[in-house]
Amino acid sequence: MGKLLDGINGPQDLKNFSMGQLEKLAGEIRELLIHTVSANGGHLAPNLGVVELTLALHKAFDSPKDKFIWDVGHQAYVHKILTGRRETFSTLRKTGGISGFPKRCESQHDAFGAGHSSTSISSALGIALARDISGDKYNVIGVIGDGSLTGGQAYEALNHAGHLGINLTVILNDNEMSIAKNVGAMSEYLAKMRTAPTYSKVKHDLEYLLRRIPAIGDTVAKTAERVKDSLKYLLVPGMLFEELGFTYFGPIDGHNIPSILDVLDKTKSVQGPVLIHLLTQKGKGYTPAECNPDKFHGVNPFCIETGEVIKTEGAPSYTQVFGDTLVKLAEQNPNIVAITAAMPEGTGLKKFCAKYPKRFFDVGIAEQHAVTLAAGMATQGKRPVVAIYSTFMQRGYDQILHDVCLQNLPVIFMLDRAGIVGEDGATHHGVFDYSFLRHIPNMVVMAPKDEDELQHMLYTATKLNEPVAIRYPRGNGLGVELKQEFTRLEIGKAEELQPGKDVVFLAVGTMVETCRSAARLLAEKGIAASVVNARFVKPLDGQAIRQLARDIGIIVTVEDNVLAGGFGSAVLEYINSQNLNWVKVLRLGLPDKYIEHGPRSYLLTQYGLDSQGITTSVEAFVRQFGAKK
Ligand SMILES: Cc1ncc(C[n+]2csc(CCOP(=O)(O)OP(=O)(O)O)c2C)c(N)n1
Ligand SMILES: CC(=O)[C@@H](O)[C@H](O)COP(=O)(O)O
Ligand SMILES: [Mg+2]
Repeated sequence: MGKLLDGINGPQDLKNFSMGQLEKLAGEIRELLIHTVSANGGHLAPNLGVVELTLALHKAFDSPKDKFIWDVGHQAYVHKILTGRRETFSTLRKTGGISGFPKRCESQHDAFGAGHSSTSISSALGIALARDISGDKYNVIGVIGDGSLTGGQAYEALNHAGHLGINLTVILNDNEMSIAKNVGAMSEYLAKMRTAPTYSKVKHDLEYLLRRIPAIGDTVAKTAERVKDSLKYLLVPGMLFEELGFTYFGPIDGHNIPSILDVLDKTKSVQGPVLIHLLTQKGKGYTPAECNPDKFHGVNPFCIETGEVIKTEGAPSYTQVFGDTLVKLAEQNPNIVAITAAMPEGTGLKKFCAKYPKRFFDVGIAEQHAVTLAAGMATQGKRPVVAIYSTFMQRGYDQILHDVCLQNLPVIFMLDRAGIVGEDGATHHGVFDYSFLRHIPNMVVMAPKDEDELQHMLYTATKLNEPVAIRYPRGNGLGVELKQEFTRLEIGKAEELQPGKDVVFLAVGTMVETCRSAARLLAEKGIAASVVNARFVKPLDGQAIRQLARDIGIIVTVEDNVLAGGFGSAVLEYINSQNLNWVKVLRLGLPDKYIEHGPRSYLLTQYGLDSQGITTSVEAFVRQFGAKK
């Protein structure tokens, strides 16, 4: 018998499906998800958890007229499969293939793009307001996970929507997980609601009981409407969402299609904002993912039978080296505390958490709070180490500027996943951090050339009495020896790695090693390139730059950051400030555009940041401008 899924080319194709057919389709979708993600990598567990929900949404509503907004967007694979992307689903996260996140340019069914969390209620509200201003008629449905509900922006939006009383549906997909186990008081509140009787049942039982009181029962029942508000607070823990102006439905089994369809149908006639609380299981339907939802949240290619991730041999990752170094430093310094915004594993803090649980804080998906929390701790003599991916640190920009740097507080920012991250794509590349950090007064900005230097940078940071940011890439280090003794680096001092008279590479971070390879290729072409590891984007090594300007006169800056406002710009500013106007500067880095998804090495090549690309650019530059002055 053919698969039902083969006939699904758009949401209209499932409209007449019976419940039995929808359930069969759910099974087929799960197979496709597991098969594709096992080959391409991706966010498996979140998608396995929303199969029934997505089917119900597409059955009950009419996309693209009705708008679905997926928070983070990592759980939108099923939506993609049902909205004309079934056949291209095998290209998920591949170069030129479909994105792992909703993208407006990819499909008219992707009402709003995402990748960062907690934006769905705001964007859904914006769409709903625009609809009402235009006098249009359609439904707007935001789907937010319990993890994403720990982010402050979600509350800003709930606050606004509840106040407006606008027609808007928020579906809370509660699986008790962020990437790791969800944290926080809201998460505890949701847990209480999970075990509480539903509000409507409480109301019904209450009225039934009151009517049974002889003589006065009927009268009291009439007043039940009036007193229900106070009683429901007594009987149902919380009802926070109702207090905020939402009509609450739930909790409902998020894997039961008839129940979801039933509640979606009920909410259609409700005036004002609605919140539907669904209970789902992350990883549902694939035992390895059900047992390890965190491992299968975002997973590399794996073997379907065993659930084992296909390992690529390699040096320890920068993340691991950071985590190990922090544990060692924390042994010597009891003031060191570590903070993560819902990513203890991804940022390498699991060991620290296990060893120093009282000095470890997972604040939820709350980067802004994480930064200001650290600032507060730093005022009291603690040495907070805030480990956040570069892309998510964008959320904490003002907190870094206003709460940390303005008060010159010694907070250490560890920016993992800096530069090109690969398959997650435009929403996740950490290519703006030099630009958004280096202009902030008091800030020291470093990037290690390898994993060993990362240790010494972190050690150095703990010795300073000012804010420091250290940024490093996703993935394995170079496999260099990790020195047992930490070295305190001189602040703002670059490191000359090799001499050369024709041109100098002034490179930073992972680009240093690439420049060493490029220098070898240039040598074959008769060009002698010096390689300098800048180490610091701020403060720059002015003395070294002046010297290089005098001795060589052609400087090539290389960075895996956008050129706009980045490291090369800093060097140019310095050269200009010193009137070194004879120096020829070539800046290599990323262009003024959002970089697509694809393998990291492929993208670096695409943008001329592999050794061959750098060699080609530099050879042409040197041939054009010749030797010094
Ligand atoms: C601003 C921001 N910080 C961190 C992340 C990393 N991140 C992606 S998904 C996720 C957990 C989301 O949990 P939840 O919303 O409950 O969705 P689930 O995966 O459980 O379905 C995190 C922390 C992010 N995408 N955006
Ligand atoms: C959706 C999201 O933001 C995270 O799951 C992210 O994809 C994790 O990236 P890493 O795989 O680099 O930890
Ligand atoms: Mg969750």
